[in-house]
Formats: sequence, C-alpha cells, structure tokens
Amino acid sequence: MAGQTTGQDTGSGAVAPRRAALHLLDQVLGERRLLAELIALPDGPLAAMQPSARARAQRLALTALRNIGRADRLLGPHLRKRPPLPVHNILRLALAEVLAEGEAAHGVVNSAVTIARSSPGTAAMAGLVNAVLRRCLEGAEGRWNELPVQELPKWLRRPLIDAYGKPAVQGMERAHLAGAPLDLTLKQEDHALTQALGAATLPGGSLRLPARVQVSDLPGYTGPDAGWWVQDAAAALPVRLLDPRPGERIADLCAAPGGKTMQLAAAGATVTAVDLSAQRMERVRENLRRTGLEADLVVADATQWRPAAPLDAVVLDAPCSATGTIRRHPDLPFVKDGSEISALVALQARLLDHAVGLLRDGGRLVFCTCSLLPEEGEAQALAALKRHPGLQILPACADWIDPQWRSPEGGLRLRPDFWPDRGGMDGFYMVVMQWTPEAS
Ligand SMILES: C[S@@+](CC[C@H](N)C(=O)[O-])C[C@H]1O[C@@H](n2cnc3c(N)ncnc32)[C@H](O)[C@@H]1O
Repeated sequence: MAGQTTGQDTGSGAVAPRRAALHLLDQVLGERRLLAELIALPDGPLAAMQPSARARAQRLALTALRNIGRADRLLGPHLRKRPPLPVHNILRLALAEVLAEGEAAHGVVNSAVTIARSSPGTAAMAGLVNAVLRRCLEGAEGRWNELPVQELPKWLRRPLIDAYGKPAVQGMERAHLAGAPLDLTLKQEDHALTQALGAATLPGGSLRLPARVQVSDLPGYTGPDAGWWVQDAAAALPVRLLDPRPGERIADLCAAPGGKTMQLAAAGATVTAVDLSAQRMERVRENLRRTGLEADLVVADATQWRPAAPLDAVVLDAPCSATGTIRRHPDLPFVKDGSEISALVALQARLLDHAVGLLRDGGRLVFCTCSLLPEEGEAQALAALKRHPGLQILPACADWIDPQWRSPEGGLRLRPDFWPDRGGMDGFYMVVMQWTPEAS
C-alpha cells in the first residue's frame, strides 16, 4: 500500500499520460464529449504526445471509465461530500490504475498528488487526494473484484432488460467492464500471417489478439500492401453473411472508415463506397491505400445517391446509437442520453427505403447496425418488409453461425455477452434481404 507520499513527481514520463487521461475524463464526464472526438482533436489533450504515451493515456481513460462504478463504491465511505469533478476524477483514475490495471500504488498515488498540486482548481485538495487514496487502497485489492459491476444508464438498461431479460443485461455489463480484445480481418485466408500474428481464428474467420497489443507493432502493419485491418469480429459478419462474389457491383452506403468496403473489395466485388462525411471518407481512402484494395469513393448523402445502373447488392451499415460498442467505447453511456434515437430510427428507415430502390431484380441488401436496441435492428427489418412487399429475408445460413444468434425473423442478433470465454463481441444486428419485385 502507498505510504505517506512525498508529492514528488515519479518522472514526467509517468505523469504526462495520467494528466492527459484526466483531461479526457474531465471532458467526457463534465462536458459530455465523446472520447473519439477528443482524441482526434489537433489541439486536444493527446495532441503533442508520443505514440506510446498517447496509447497509455487513452488506455488509462478507458480503464477509468469502465471502472467508475467500482471506484465510486470504494470512495463513498471516505468522502463526506462529493468533491469537485476534477478531484473526483483524480481519485477515480488512481484507483482504476492500481486496482484494475495492477500498477504499483506508491507511484500512482504520488502522481495523483503531484497532478492535484499542479492545478489551481485542485491544489487545495491535494492533501485530501493523498489521504483518501491511502485509506481506499488499504486492503482494497482483495475486495475490488467483488464490487458490483457498473450498470448501464436507465435509458438504455430498461429497454435492454425488456428485450433480453436481466441476466443477459448483467452479462453485457460484465462484458463492458472486461473491454474488448483486438480483432483483425484478413484480406484473404493466410495461415502463415495468422501464425506470425500469433492470433486465434474465430468462427467467421476474424483473428483475435489480446487487447494490449500495439497495432502498429504487428507484422504487416506497414508496407504498401497490408494483409489485414482492425475490425471487430461481429462487425465483419454482415459482409460474410452477404457472401459477395467476384465481379458483383456492390455499394457500401455508409462506408467510413471502410471495414466493410475492404471486405467487399477483397472478395473481388466492384465496390462503390458512399459516405456523407468527406473527412471520414479520407480514412476509407487511407485504409484502401494501406491494404492495396480498390473502390470508387463518393461523398454523398446515401438517401439521395444513385448509381448509373441497378446494383447486385447493397451494404447498409446505418448510423445508429452504437450501443453495441460500449466494450470499446465506455464513454458512450456517460455522454449519450438516448434522445437522438428516434431521429436515427427515422434516418435508418429512409436509408433502407432508398437502398431497396438501388437493387436489380434479385439483388441483395444487407442491413446492419451496431446497436443493441431492437428498434434499430429487428423492428427496422420487419417494418421494411411491410413497406416493400417485394422484399424478403434470406434466412441466415453459414457454418459459423451459432444457433444462439438467430432471431425469429431470420436475421442475426449479436450481443456483447456472447462468446464470454473467447473475449466477447460487439453488439450487432444484421439481416440479408432480397428484392424480387414480381413477388410484390
Ligand atoms: C456505422 S458507421 C459505418 C461503418 C462502416 N460501414 C465500416 O464498417 O467501417 C456509419 C457511417 O454513416 C455515415 N453516414 C451518416 N449518415 C449518412 C448519410 N445520410 N449518407 C451517407 N453516409 C452517412 C457516417 O458518416 C458514418 O461514417
């Protein structure tokens, strides 16, 4: 346990990532800003940092967000009243770093005190930081994992319990606490590369590595023709379900950052990637360049865009609440309140309607969202069938499908509490539909 701290810096190398992680926490929790936006800011908290310090800061912020519930439980008996947010976050971050990341208490507590002292808003409470952390950490290691897992906010928890039941939602909350491993999609099956990466192969073909692996250190990351890209195993399944064939003309309607575009191109399809955001489309361009794959890129509103001729297939990975990605984005429950969901549901329906009109007779459409909410998945698919009598669901059939994933209408419902022994998966909904107008 940490003894009396000297308050001395344990080395600016150790303090800088913690300070940056605190900036991130303050802005996520205080200003309800998404971590991904803050990380991308050219003048943001991580801007001037070296890659390894950046990665450390990011990981610390993620760990603290996943463990806020436990940290607050531990802090409760030692705080007479709730401290100002920056002080509260210094305490939360330090507890998460010691108890969830296994960092030595002495250095972490010293750092926390140094950081508290160095800012006018927190300097007066540096003594409290020191005392509270020392008391909290006393014998906490044994108790930490017994503390209750952080619950989802009510706006999300309630509809998920209605849809899947309480035990399933508790399983999701455990998966959110555990975080996500690193999944890769291979450009093509490659046993030697899989071995060189030291990865496990998952049903469906994605590769899985431990979360702490530094992506830029992996074999094949650099070079003109990378053989893989980062993509959650669940996010790779919609295109596998569509089963694109060489030469098929396929549009990826909400394409950025391009995971599904690359899968389609790697399968030999002639791909048009459409996205509303020019900035995000640059990431598709960069990903295609890195992997040596090709697609036409169109910055356009997919509710308006039309190809020159009807398409063999469309991928619609529609904008959604992203509630299936909380393992990787634990900031989401703190930043969002569910108020944008009805607008997203309406946009998804408009995108679906437009996508159906782009298909040739017999053309296929895969609709998917990384949402856990049935209104952005199963219900959306069923409503599309009602609006378009020529549309029918192609029952999902592939040898990698776990029967537990099947939903009654013929789609797949993936949840973070699935694959608990393998490291979980993102929440996703996906369904393949076929357009045959004579059936209408
Ligand atoms: C879930 S992400 C897509 C992820 C991507 N399919 C992949 O696998 O890498 C949703 C994307 O939809 C885009 N988007 C949102 N509204 C759109 C619209 N009306 N038209 C086209 N793209 C849109 C966003 O810019 C965002 O890049």
